[in-house]
Amino acid sequence: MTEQTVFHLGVNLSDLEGATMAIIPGDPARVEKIAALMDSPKFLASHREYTLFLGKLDGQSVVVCSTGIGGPSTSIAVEELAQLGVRTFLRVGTTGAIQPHINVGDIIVTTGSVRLDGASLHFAPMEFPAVSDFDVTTVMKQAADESGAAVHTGVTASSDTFYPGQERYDTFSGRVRRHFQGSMEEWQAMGVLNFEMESATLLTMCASSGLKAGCVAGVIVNRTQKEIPNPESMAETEARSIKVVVESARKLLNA
Ligand SMILES: O=P(O)(O)O[C@H]1O[C@H](CO)[C@@H](O)[C@H]1O
Ligand SMILES: O=c1cc[nH]c(=O)[nH]1
Repeated sequence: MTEQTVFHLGVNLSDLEGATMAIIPGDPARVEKIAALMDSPKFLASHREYTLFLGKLDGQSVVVCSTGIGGPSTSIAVEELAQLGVRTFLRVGTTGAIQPHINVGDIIVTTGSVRLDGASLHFAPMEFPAVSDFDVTTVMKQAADESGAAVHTGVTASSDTFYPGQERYDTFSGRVRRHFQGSMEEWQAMGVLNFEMESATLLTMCASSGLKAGCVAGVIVNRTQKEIPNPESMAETEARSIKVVVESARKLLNA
């Protein structure tokens, strides 16, 4: 562990006040909203896509740090937080469901991810599973159930790209590589629940490095119905998933 300021996050060991748990949303704007649900929220730093706050839950420090979008920036956040003593990572994100029975506003708890990323290969070969930590997942499921939302647990497809990798044709070119054409239908047939962009890297990196990680996400769009989310329901869903992740952190700290 280092008293030096780490390379990208702009914080050092003392700043984290002994935190061993991090809540990691993709969006920097979500960080303060998460910290606001904790005691004594405190701004730590903001560089590039990384905004950090520290808060207390039942007297214990928890750091909140955005990862930005995608695996490479997520791997940097996780690495540098781990250098500073963090051992448990709770991702909270937004997601697009791909199963028709999943509704906007529902919560998805990822048990494992399809590795449609590149960064996870820098930590473990493709044969290694992008699997969530069992204890973290169990607690996330409990907290999500208690929130009153409809909750789905299962496999997430985690892609480096938002457009071709998630088979979106509503682009300027309308072009999706042959490799990904029909991929959404194939994931659906395999029972995959949703698309997002960080869990493959996060879960592979943590599972192969002695770190614990889990991923909870609020459904902001259902790809079997439409492509663009509604901003109002999106804010509501974000607020719900934030409450679930903070409650998950509290439960894990008190376990
Ligand atoms: O809302 P966040 O946490 O950023 O998560 C999802 O939203 C982004 C894409 O819009 C990707 O980061 C995806 O994983
Ligand atoms: O469809 C979606 C929605 C949010 N995030 C994603 O990566 N995909």
